[in-house]
Amino acid sequence: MARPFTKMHGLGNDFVVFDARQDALALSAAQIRAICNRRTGIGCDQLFIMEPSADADVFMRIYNADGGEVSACGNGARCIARLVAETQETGAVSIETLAGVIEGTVDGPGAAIDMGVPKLGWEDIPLAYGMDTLEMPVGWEELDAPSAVNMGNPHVVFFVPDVEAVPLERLGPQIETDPLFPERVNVGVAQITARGEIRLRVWERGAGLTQACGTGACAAAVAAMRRRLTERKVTVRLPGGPLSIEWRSDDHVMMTGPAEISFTGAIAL
Ligand SMILES: N[C@H](CCC[C@H](N)C(=O)O)C(=O)O
Repeated sequence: MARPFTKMHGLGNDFVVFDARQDALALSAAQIRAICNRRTGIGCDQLFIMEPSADADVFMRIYNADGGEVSACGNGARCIARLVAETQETGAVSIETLAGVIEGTVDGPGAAIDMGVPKLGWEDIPLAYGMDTLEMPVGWEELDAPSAVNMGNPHVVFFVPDVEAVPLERLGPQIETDPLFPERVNVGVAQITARGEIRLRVWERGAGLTQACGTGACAAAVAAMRRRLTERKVTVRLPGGPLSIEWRSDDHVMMTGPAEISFTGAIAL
């Protein structure tokens, strides 16, 4: 029986979304990998299943293209919020994830999401052993002294003079799977181009190089602000386009950006 889906993206970070709020759907890791495969499947960075929630408008189940279930996806949260807002009067949406409930407001083809409070302790990233997470005493070739931030998922952020000069397709997987990161890690390389602007490229855990990474943009902004490199509100320019990130005085991180519907379809499962 063919199952309907919606293909969506946030700045080119793309998703296949199934709505299981009325009829349950469980997928194996092998099925998820097949659907996400860009040659033999629909093709996407992440796959979401919308499920009922007792504590929010929807439960967002999040899978990376490698089939692994994870707890946060910023660009994806904006897309899920848009789908939920279309089935209700108000633009205010709450989304439950494995990392907790996040809230946002949909405005036309975009959304502003409160991504919550960043976690900065080494145990919260998590790291395999204790160290300062602002300038970590570690390095991989020309990438060294990163910051680590958990935005519901683990990120390590390196500050570099030129993001384009970094061989991220080679160093990304090495760092992603280093034993220092017991849950693996999303790897960002960030370049401060102005007091209010960061250029960012991300090697995503379980997905590889993506056009954009919402939680990665939040992590890079928080790391830059901790280092006093930028203001508390910045534009993060990713290969797929810009996100607006604000680390508010109440410690919550607001992320604002687009949420696009590419097409709908149905797939035999
Ligand atoms: N690869 C990430 C999940 C997706 C994050 C990214 N797509 C975003 O927009 O935040 C992880 O394993 O934590």
